[in-house]
Amino acid sequence: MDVVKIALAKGRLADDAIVLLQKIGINFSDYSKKSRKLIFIDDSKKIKLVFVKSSDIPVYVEKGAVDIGIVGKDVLLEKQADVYEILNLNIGKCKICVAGHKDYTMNYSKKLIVASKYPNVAKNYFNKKGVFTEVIKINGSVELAPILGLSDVIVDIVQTGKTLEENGLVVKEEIHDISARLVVNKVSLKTKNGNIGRIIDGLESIV
Ligand SMILES: Nc1ncnc2c1ncn2[C@@H]1O[C@H](COP(=O)(O)OP(=O)(O)OP(=O)(O)O)[C@@H](O)[C@H]1O
Ligand SMILES: O=P(O)(O)OC[C@H]1O[C@H](OP(=O)(O)OP(=O)(O)O)[C@H](O)[C@@H]1O
Repeated sequence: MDVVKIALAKGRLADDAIVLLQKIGINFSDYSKKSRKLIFIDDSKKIKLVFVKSSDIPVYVEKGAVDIGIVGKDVLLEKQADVYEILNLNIGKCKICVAGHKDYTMNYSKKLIVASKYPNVAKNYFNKKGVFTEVIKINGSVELAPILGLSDVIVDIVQTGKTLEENGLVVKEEIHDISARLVVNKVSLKTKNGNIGRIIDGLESIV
């Protein structure tokens, strides 16, 4: 039988995703967080776990380099890949929000400068509202942008709200609820249906 390849990112979702896979009998005994290895095979030798940068997962799945991806909805909204989004795994829950300095009042009557790791999400959101924006792509520590005057607001992930609070920012608008999704390559779903179907059914029964 063909080996099924699952892409996952090292980082926040990894531990919870591995626990979900364990719950449906897929165990990676040789996996260790400290390892620099990028591919692990499960104990039954039928499934490979491939560690990919989170923002690269949609393209790996779309192109069929892996069959399945476990990835945040934020990444899917940003990348718009041609994949099947099959399941909400209900892990990695957070929100993607517009945030700004607590004293800043949203002003749609002039150009809004937005900094974000999610430029497409930001553009789509403000375009739909008919707001004229300039979006600046930032790769991390996004909260700094309004503090240092790089932007009026940010579009970023908020979970506990601690990062915003400790930096004097507040949520101005909520854009989308986020959680991890199971995505599947369109061809793989047909050609490896038995194996992939079992993984989907198993996960569906526990999430
Ligand atoms: N603070 C958070 N709390 C909960 N979930 C989060 C939080 N930040 C991000 N996430 C979710 O977890 C996913 C993985 O986040 P993680 O921080 O591990 O990776 P990343 O920031 O996308 O990757 P990288 O560190 O390589 O840029 C995100 O895509 C999002 O769906
Ligand atoms: O609401 P909170 O629970 O405080 O979580 C939100 C923070 O988590 C994420 O950052 P991350 O830790 O991934 O850092 P980076 O984006 O700066 O790399 C996100 O970009 C926020 O900064």
